[in-house]
Amino acid sequence: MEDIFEAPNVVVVKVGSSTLVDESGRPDRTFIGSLCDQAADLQERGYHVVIVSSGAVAAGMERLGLYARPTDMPGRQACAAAGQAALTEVYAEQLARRGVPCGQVLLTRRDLTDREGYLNARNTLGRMLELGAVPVVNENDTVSFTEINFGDNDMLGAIVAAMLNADLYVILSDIDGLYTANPAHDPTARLVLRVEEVTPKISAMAGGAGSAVGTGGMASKVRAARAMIAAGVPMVVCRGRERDSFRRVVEGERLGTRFEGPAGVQHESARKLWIGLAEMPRGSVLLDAGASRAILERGASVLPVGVTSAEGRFSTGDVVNVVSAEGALIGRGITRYSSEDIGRVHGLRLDVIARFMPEKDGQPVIHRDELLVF
Ligand SMILES: Nc1ncnc2c1ncn2[C@@H]1O[C@H](COP(=O)(O)OP(=O)(O)O)[C@@H](O)[C@H]1O
Ligand SMILES: N[C@@H](CCC(=O)OP(=O)(O)O)C(=O)O
Repeated sequence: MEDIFEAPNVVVVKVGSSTLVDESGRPDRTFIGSLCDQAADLQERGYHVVIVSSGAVAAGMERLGLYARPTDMPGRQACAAAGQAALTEVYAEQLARRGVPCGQVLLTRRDLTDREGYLNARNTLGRMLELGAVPVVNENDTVSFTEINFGDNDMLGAIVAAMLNADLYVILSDIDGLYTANPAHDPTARLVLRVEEVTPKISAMAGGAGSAVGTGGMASKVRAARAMIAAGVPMVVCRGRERDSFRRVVEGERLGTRFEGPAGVQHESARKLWIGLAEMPRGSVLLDAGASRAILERGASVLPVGVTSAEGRFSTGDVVNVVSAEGALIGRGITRYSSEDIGRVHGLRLDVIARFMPEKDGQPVIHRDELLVF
């Protein structure tokens, strides 16, 4: 059997709620049918396709006769349960039309936080692809809650793409791609064709969701793009309802916005990506301006001297967020100091710390080999 992790042509496609449901809120059979046809066509051409599908909550609202998205967690989870069943029926039926088996994969961040769980999910997805099935992935919303969720499916898709070492990650949205500003508010906004680096200027262009059912907006797609550039997986955001857009992008047509780092740049190791993307942060370390620059510009380790404080309670070895002086999340890594330790050492040089904590002699807060910078 082919080794999927060595195989070229693994593509992950993520579809947003606003594209998946029709005006009445039902899973849109015609659109899902077309997506499944594109996946089957690509499979015939030697590609392996993973679909990351949102839409469970939106479809569940229709099934349960609700007119507005519930604001409480059990309400949303009940919708997700009903809607996920409705969605899977449609995917299974539409893929079966083309003789392609489909498999439902529901994940929470918790499933991927321990290395074993992560590798297990990776092996299962890999085996499904080797067996010719199309995994249809969503967050397991019925058991997921704020503290452990992926935030949105744009990031879940990025984690799956990094995990499978995919060749391309395509996000099908209700818009053509990233514009210089949200076109809903700024009629002069222009489509950005290519992004090599997610700079603060690029992040500032992207705003929140534009529809009642979408959640992350362009901002979450840009965050996912940052992770994909680190992983070395090219990512394209384009309009899902443009005819055969998924297949056309995979086959090399220039649609939407392509996020891809410059050629020849070294990519992050699989371990760093796992730390940064899958692991659940237990808290945050906040940096001063000099440390933020050193990390963003030179890929430096986080030293106690550049840390201003800690947020949350964490122990040595936990994954923590790294927050810049401006309050932006700039990375995630494994801390060698507990939150309590940080209270004692922040702002101090290593030689000073060694005098009263000899066991920390020479230890950065986060070593650069254990830090994923977004
Ligand atoms: N700079 C921008 N470029 C494009 N879209 C933007 C931008 N800023 C905000 N948006 C909004 O993001 C929306 C797409 O995200 P979202 O509503 O979450 O849809 P999806 O269901 O595809 O994830 C667009 O319809 C648009 O209203
Ligand atoms: N897991 C949720 C979707 C979350 C999400 O990211 O939605 P979207 O912004 O429409 O891609 C669901 O299936 O309803």
